[in-house]
Amino acid sequence: MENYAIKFENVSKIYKLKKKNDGKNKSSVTKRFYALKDISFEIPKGEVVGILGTNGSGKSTLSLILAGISEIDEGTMFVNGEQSLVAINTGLNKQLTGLENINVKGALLGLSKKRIQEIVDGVIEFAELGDFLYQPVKKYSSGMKSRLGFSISLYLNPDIIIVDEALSVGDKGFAQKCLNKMNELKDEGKTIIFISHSLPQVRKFCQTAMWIEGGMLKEYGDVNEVCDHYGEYVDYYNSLSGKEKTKIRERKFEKRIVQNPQIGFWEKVIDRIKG
Ligand SMILES: Nc1ncnc2c1ncn2[C@@H]1O[C@H](COP(=O)(O)OP(=O)(O)OP(=O)(O)O)[C@@H](O)[C@H]1O
Repeated sequence: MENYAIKFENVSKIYKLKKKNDGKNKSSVTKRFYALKDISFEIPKGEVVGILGTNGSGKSTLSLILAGISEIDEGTMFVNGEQSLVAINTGLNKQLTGLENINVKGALLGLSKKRIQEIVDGVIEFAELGDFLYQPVKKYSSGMKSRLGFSISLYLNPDIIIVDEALSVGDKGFAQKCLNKMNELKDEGKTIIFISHSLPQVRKFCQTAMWIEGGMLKEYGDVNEVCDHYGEYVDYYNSLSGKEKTKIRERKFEKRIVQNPQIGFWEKVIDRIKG
């Protein structure tokens, strides 16, 4: 039996940058850049991994790929188990009510009516949304969306749980309740990928940590070692002037630009029509 939960082999994700359309350009796309570049790692089953990285480094892109929501452009991802994303906004349909969102998600996963009802009961108990469960999600505050998204994902009982900044919104009491629930899942041996800007939370909750910087994997290993190195980098970065920070950001971005991208015929046509 394979012992990994998730394995990446040379995975890259490319985004396009659009240019302002001044009417002269044939294409609306200026550049393609690597949101993630040549990432390889293997997360063992049952490991709790913290994902660290400064703004724009590629953490959310990674979480969307891990959850199967975003596709990769190069390389291969292997997933060993059912994965689910716990995030603030991702995966909720804003036009539908909270209850309808649960039913849709359950139906998409092919769950039985009985199983969906169990999830509804669990979410009602956990999310404490009261009558808001019957209101469209567009009327929710970001904290309420987080409660709903977190509860649905947890009650789906996946093998691999990806928590993307879900604890950063909502009140302290709910964040603590989520942490308690995540600790229970950790004890059950679930694989948890925890994306957070909070070093103390990552140190407390995770066994290992992965540091993504400028779209590349900088370090993956023991949580305290990676947190120490990342903390030192953040302190150094914060000691720089605004000008120096911009220079570093620009240098990092230069390294991410795709050189001579192979653009297909239809892609060019679509760009031209859109442009
Ligand atoms: N849909 C998109 N199209 C084009 N560029 C994108 C898209 N989504 C993200 N990006 C860019 O990809 C890079 C990585 O973004 P990502 O959101 O993954 O970073 P992050 O580490 O989660 O940042 P933060 O800590 O600020 O949330 C950034 O430069 C961002 O501007």
